[in-house]
Amino acid sequence: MALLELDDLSVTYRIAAGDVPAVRGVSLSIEAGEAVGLAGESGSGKSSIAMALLRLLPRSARLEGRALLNGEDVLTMNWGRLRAVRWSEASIVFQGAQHGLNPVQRIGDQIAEPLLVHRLASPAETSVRVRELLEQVGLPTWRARSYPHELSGGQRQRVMIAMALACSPRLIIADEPTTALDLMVQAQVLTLIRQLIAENDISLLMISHDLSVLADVCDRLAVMYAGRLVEAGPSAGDFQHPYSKALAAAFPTVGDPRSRLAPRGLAGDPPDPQQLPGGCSFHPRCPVALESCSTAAVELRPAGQGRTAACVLVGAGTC
Ligand SMILES: Nc1ncnc2c1ncn2[C@@H]1O[C@H](COP(=O)(O)OP(=O)(O)OP(=O)(O)O)[C@@H](O)[C@H]1O
Repeated sequence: MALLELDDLSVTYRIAAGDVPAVRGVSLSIEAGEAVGLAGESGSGKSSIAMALLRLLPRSARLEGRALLNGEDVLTMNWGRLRAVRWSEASIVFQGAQHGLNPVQRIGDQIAEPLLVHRLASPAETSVRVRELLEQVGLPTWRARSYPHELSGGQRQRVMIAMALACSPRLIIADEPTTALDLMVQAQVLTLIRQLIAENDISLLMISHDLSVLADVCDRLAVMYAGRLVEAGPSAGDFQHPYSKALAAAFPTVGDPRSRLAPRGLAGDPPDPQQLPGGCSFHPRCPVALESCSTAAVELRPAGQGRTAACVLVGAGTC
């Protein structure tokens, strides 16, 4: 049994202007100890999936499908069980740690909070665990007495990671964990995440618009477009869907000579979820679209080397 199994998950926001179908029938699984990356442009529905997994979405969001964590459906479990699952079975690291930390509470107290709330340690044991966690994320233990404003952005993100690790969860969801950081610090934080999930046998769902960042950390990658999964497969190997290829070209790997030949960026904008084009949602921007793509969308289909892609051209040798 997979540690996490999304089965036909949909998220629809109800707003005054009507329904916003943010996530449309996504199925994806993560095995124990596996790191999976979820990529896609802004607005493709990545964060809605992350938030749905811990039921952190606003009341305007309607959830459909199943999100099985260790066989239990997070979407239907009662609030008592959900509170127990948050932090201790699955925890989340958000982008921009300055917003996730309380500015008037010392770092040590913030890391201690989930341990105390979940009654996982006595106050004495908690302070030992806080020091241990600070060391694990590469911060000196005296930082426990610091306030968030006394830390750099990278150090604050390390604190968020320490909090996520505190209750020894089996799954960490990291939503754009390095986006707000400069390149040097980003590389350090990515190295830390890689090392911590390997050492602690934690599964990871990492979300980013940058495929090269995800490929650096994850075993498998999934690509979203307009709320749908358009491709999934091993990090190693070549993408098959025209959207994944364009997204990969938009974020070239440093030092890869092929990246100089690739077109930079994607033409056009992602569609408004309330006005999705007919057929394949990507067809208006697709450089290889056929006439039929504007009327018929295809489901994910085998694309070789353990990957699946939702494109009519996959397997036809022209994609
Ligand atoms: N609370 C909300 N109410 C209405 N629509 C929302 C709400 N939250 C998100 N959306 C819409 O749902 C769609 C998906 O948003 P989501 O934030 O999940 O995408 P994303 O891929 O994570 O984007 P980003 O990388 O910019 O965070 C977008 O069209 C967004 O405008």
